[in-house]
Amino acid sequence: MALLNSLAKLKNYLLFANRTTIPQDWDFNKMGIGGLDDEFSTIFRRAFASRVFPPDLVEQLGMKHVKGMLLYGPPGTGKTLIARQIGKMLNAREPNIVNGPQMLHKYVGESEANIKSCLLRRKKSRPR
Ligand SMILES: Nc1ncnc2c1ncn2[C@@H]1O[C@H](COP(=O)(O)OP(=O)(O)OP(=O)(O)O)[C@@H](O)[C@H]1O
Repeated sequence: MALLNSLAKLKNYLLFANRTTIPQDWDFNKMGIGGLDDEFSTIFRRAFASRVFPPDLVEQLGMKHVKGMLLYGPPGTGKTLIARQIGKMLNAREPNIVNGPQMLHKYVGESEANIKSCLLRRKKSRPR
């Protein structure tokens, strides 16, 4: 019975989440972003949709929130812009933007070590 109730709740929330993939009051053009509606829509659907559910339902269903994302694509196509604007929309801390070549090292394993230390630094500076 509890499971049926959870599923009924989930169905309602999914309908809600589906209707509000991109929050209606965010105007990307006003934010100086053009042509990335599909990308933002995918990000909200895949990374933020679970956040619209109440915490008790999330726990009951064993859902895990997405805690990070990797943006990839050709240079100059708006990856940094997306990261910064999502940070602003969510009133989050400024994202830590690093350039790929900054991470690369001539010795085997050192590039991976650079990435690890960059992530650890960020994790340590996260407010608790
Ligand atoms: N869709 C867009 N709308 C408006 N400006 C954009 C868009 N895409 C990129 N720009 C602008 O182009 C410039 C480069 O974009 P950005 O730095 O976000 O690209 P990137 O994908 O992170 O590049 P790289 O891979 O080289 O780091 C920035 O000034 C950014 O504001």
